[in-house]
Amino acid sequence: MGNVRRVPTSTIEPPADAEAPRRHPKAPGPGERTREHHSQCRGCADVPGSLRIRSWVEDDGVSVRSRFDVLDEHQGGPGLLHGGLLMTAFDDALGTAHTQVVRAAVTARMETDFRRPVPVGTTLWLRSRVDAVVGRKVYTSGVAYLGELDGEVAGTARALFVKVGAEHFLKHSRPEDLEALGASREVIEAARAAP
Ligand SMILES: CCCCCCCCCCCCCC(=O)SCCNC(=O)CCNC(=O)[C@H](O)C(C)(C)COP(=O)(O)OP(=O)(O)OC[C@H]1O[C@@H](n2cnc3c(N)ncnc32)[C@H](O)[C@@H]1OP(=O)(O)O
Repeated sequence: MGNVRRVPTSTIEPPADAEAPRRHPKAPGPGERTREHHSQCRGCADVPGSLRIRSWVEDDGVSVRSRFDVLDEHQGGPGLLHGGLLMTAFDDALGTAHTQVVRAAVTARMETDFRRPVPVGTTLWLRSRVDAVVGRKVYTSGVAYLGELDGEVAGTARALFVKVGAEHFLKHSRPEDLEALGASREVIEAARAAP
């Protein structure tokens, strides 16, 4: 692999002295269903090709529990959940937990441990939380359980999200998708012209 450039990676361990996260005042409260990331999100929106993950806020107002029904279309090995789709489920669930605390952030790094195979027909339950917020960095972690909350552990994950503003999407999303969200062409062009 002589000509493959190694990209350095850094830790996603939250600092020990970081403050406990607090619920964003506009986030849903305990027991409420969380909002989808976006109407076309392949994790949580009700659209073809989505995992249709549904999440609810826990009593602490910060953590979430999520449900993912594993179907035929989610197979990797015969009759078993594809590993990349378990990562997608974690990305969505951890990305929902972060919206309880900050407005918008994107996944910068994620680590997943695959502990047990997940048969098609299983309901996976995930618990996800924000462990710490330090500046723009949002440290999250989660556990996926087979069949019931706190049952047998199928996998665990940790992810670092980095807070972004609207300009992240104004610069990088397709203009037609931004216009569908109500952004004018002038606003999109101004964001793209900015350094
Ligand atoms: C119009 C509005 C629409 C709104 C729609 C809302 C929808 C919401 C959608 C939700 C979707 C759900 C989820 C999805 O699907 S998100 C989709 C998948 N994720 C992405 O596409 C993100 C792509 N990456 C980026 O855009 C940039 O790299 C980001 C923004 C992440 C950082 O680039 P930026 O130039 O901004 O910042 P920075 O480089 O100064 O880094 C800042 C700090 O972070 C640290 N760091 C960075 N990377 C890593 C790493 N890999 N490991 C460890 N640490 C890392 C870095 O060292 C630094 O720390 P420090 O040195 O300060 O201590």
